[in-house]
This record gives sequence, C-alpha cells and structure tokens, in this order.
Amino acid sequence: MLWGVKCRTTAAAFPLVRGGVTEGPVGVGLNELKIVDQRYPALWCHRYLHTTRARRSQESDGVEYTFISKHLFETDVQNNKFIEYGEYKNNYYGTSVDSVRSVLAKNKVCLLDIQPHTVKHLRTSEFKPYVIFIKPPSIERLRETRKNAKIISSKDEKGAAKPFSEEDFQEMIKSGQIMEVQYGHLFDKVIVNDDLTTAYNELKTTFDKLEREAFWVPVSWVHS
Ligand SMILES: Nc1ncnc2c1ncn2[C@@H]1O[C@H](COP(=O)(O)OP(=O)(O)OP(=O)(O)O)[C@@H](O)[C@H]1O
Repeated sequence: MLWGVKCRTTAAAFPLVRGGVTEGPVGVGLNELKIVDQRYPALWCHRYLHTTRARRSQESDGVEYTFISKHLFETDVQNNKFIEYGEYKNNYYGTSVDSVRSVLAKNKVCLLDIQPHTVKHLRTSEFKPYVIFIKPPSIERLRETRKNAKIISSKDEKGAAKPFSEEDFQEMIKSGQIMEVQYGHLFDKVIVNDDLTTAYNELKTTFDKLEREAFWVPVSWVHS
C-alpha cells in the first residue's frame, strides 16, 4: 500500500515543537534557536498571538498581540478558531488558525512554537507541517552548556529570570522523554540543543533542504 508520496510545498507550516513541560516555560532553547528566522525572509516567525489582557501604552493592536475581549475569545474557542490557546494570570492567549492562513497566503513559511498535542490538528493537507522536535541533551551536557543561562520559571509570580536549577534540568529531560514517547511518530526531525551553534546550523540546514528538496507527506495530502 502506498503510505506516502514525496511532495514539495512552498507554503508549508513548520511547527517547531518544544522539548519541555506543557504548562510553562522550560528553557530548552526555542527562543534562542528562532533567531534563524532573521536570515530567512521566507520564514514568518511571529507568534501571532491573540490575547484578552489589556493593551499596555507602548503596545499596538496587531503588533505585539491582537487584543480581543474575553467574550469574543471564548466564542472563538468554541468555534475552533484557535490552533492552541492557554490561560495565564486570568487572561487568555492563543494562536488563531486564520493568522497562520494569512502567513501561508503570503507564500511564506509559518514558524510556530507549539505544544506537541496540537500537532495532530495541524497535520492536514492545508498546512502540510514539517515538525521539528527540539530535544534537550544529556543532563551532564545541560549542566555544562547552561552554566550561565537563565530561565523564566512559570512558578515565579514575577516572571523573573533565574539560573537553571538541577530540578529544571531534570524536568526538561523527563518531559522531553515523555513527549518523544507520546508524539515521536509525528516528528519529522529531532534536533538536540546541546551546543547552540551546532543546533542552530542543523536547523538552518534543515530549512535550506526543505526549500530545495521534496519531502515525504501522506498520500492523502496530495490528492485531497
Ligand atoms: N544550546 C544552548 N547552550 C547554552 N545556553 C542555551 C542554549 N539554548 C538555550 N540556551 C539558554 O537557555 C535559556 C533559555 O532559552 P530560551 O529562552 O531560548 O528557551 P525557551 O525554550 O524558548 O524558553 P521558554 O519556554 O521560556 O520560551 C536562555 O538563557 C538561552 O540563552
């Protein structure tokens, strides 16, 4: 049985799946690696978040966030208008399906940073995602490479950055392993974020290849 075909897409979404806990920041290095978008005009890295929190004076609607009311947000959730959403300090934040569509309509690639359980909703012929799992290295390498790095803990009310603790490292590795077991079949590529330059180059090479080469997708994506 034909299970897949090779296909080349110009308007694919590239969800970049984090290797960390689902409830908050884990510091595996996604923000650090997303710098890759600065070299790629075809990549659209904005998170396109909608939020119900009040707009701050220096922010503009549609730039930092799209600001909407709680009522509208909840209606949109009911109508499945969000790829992913969550609540933080009594406000909702979400990535809307339409915002991803608007990126693809510009013939750009949409770089998303999402939780793994969301991937299955994006694996459609419309989005044709290429899923990259950013995986933490061994605990020994985390201790070595993150010696001077800081993490913003979801447990810290003030959201202040602090040095990684041994517990942070263990949590990162444990949740990474759980994600790989549960969702590994949905990943197209796994990049270990050990040495930052090496991980960055691997991501860059992957984007280069995807621009040039065809890649495998389910046959249903091509014939639908
Ligand atoms: N390979 C690496 N080597 C050394 N330090 C790193 C590496 N990758 C990331 N860091 C550092 O770890 C910290 C957390 O990284 P980053 O903010 O990119 O993680 P994140 O997964 O995006 O976190 P969040 O979940 O908070 O968005 C930062 O201080 C960053 O500079």
